Amino acid sequence: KGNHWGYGKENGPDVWHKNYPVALGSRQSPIDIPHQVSHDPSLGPIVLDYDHCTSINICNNGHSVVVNFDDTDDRSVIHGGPLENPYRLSQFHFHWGGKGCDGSEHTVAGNSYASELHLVHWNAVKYKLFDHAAAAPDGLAVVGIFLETGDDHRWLHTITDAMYMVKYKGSATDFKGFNPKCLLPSSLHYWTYLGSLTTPPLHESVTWILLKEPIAVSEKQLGKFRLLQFTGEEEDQRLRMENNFRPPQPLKGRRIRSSN
Ligand SMILES: COc1ccc(C[C@@]2(O)NC(=S)NC2=O)c(OC)c1
Ligand SMILES: [Zn+2]
Repeated sequence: KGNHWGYGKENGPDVWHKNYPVALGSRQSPIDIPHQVSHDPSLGPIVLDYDHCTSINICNNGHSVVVNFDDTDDRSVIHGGPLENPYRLSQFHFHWGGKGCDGSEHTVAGNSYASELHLVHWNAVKYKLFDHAAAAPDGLAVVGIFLETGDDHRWLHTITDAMYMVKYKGSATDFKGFNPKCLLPSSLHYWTYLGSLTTPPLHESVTWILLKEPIAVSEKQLGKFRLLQFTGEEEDQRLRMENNFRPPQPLKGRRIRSSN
């Protein structure tokens, strides 16, 4: 159907503004995190209560690989830090580059990482449905975790091993019993700022919480992400899923705060 948005030359981030004018808005994501960020002593620690989280499935939505969670109650939430309410874990997904190329969305002092994990949470205290929250200025809280290449990640293989089951757009498979706590770095020190979704509809609804410490994953594990395809099984075009990241957007005067 028509020129659906993507990451190609014709439908990529540079032209998203044509169908989604908010792409040129005042609180777009991702951004570059500069060297000097103001430290805010009033910022408390971020707390991730995932002990009773319930993963449901892993799917290929044609833009990324997504693990979905049961978010019908407050069994897995984040709270604290800059957040005034608990936010429910809904899904997590990744952004990555091509072979030997970086693919994070946020950059730190101009430097990219190999990949970026987004843990997506929504404000179910104020909003009845995820889609309502996704369009509200205080509706979402996304924890961003940088992935850098190094040793094998001990737990990431459970995700990369499932990828052959969701190679094509529109495919999904059961993925139960996965707790994303195993993907966290040792330090929860973070940067926080107000931003947006990083794909269309680009709603300016995200309180970003970016962890400063990256996690290490191996080139081999990252290579398995690139076995995924943007395209469906029935499509004759076989487009490898890679470089599914939006580049940094103008800060437009926003304040970025740093936890301790
Ligand atoms: C309608 O609600 C949406 C739509 C897309 C995404 C995914 C994404 O655009 N947002 C981030 S963050 N990374 C992405 O790729 C979303 O996630 C919060 C919520
Ligand atoms: Zn994302």
